[in-house]
Amino acid sequence: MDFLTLKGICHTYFTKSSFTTALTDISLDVREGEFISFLGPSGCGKTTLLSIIAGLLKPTEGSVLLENKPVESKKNDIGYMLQQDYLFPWKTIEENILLGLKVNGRLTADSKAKTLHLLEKMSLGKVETSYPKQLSGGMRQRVALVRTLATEPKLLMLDEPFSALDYQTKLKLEDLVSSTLKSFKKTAILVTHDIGEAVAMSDRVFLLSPRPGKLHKTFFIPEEIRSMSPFNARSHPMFNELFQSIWKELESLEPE
Ligand SMILES: Nc1ncnc2c1ncn2[C@@H]1O[C@H](COP(=O)(O)OP(=O)(O)OP(=O)(O)O)[C@@H](O)[C@H]1O
Repeated sequence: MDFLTLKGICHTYFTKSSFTTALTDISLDVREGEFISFLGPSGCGKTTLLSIIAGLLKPTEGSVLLENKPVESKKNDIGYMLQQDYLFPWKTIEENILLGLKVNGRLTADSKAKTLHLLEKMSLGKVETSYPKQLSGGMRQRVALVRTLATEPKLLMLDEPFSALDYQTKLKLEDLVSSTLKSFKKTAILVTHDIGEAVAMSDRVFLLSPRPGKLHKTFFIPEEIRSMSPFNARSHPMFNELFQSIWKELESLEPE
């Protein structure tokens, strides 16, 4: 059984005087535990697609099923890691995470212990009483991931989660996120502009065509790369081959 199924997704935004067709005819299946990425030219509909998959936006046509149920009824099973961490500055790290659980209706007697355990796992063992402004950008993104994982989501949506970070922090965080998601066997969907990030982290990379976005090409990442950490994968010869193929394909999609 497929974990996530997209069937014939089309989406058009209507305004009073005009309309924009953002996506046409997107169908795909995702296995449980799989990590997929969407790459594509700017404006091809990646964010629109992510919102539809998350059940936040109703597509003009088509449907999204998560564990065979309409995704609109499973919104609480979906977690997010975004470019911005959206931590409340007046709350401590621990309070931010517990608030996430409360909003999700998942606050229990052992939430605090679980939160501290997750912070420890993310090498954030000593920051629970700190405030967000006392942390670096990379640490705040790790807190954002803990806040999401604490709600035990079945599906994780990663919308350019590393794009605001410096390069070194980004590479470190890619490794940490990848190993953490593997250890929790989480299914994840990444939207990124970074070809290397998509190849290093994913099982499959979907390339979308320019607007209206449709599936242009799927790249299957070989086991040799998938079994390595994203950082180490970058030095594998197959990584370079894939990077070049995707780059050429993307170039061919861009207008002259
Ligand atoms: N709320 C909206 N109303 C009208 N048009 C919209 C709306 N949101 C997005 N669009 C249009 O739909 C198209 C797809 O937008 P979307 O943000 O999904 O693309 P994207 O691939 O995520 O872009 P980028 O790579 O630049 O982040 C764009 O042409 C955008 O202008």
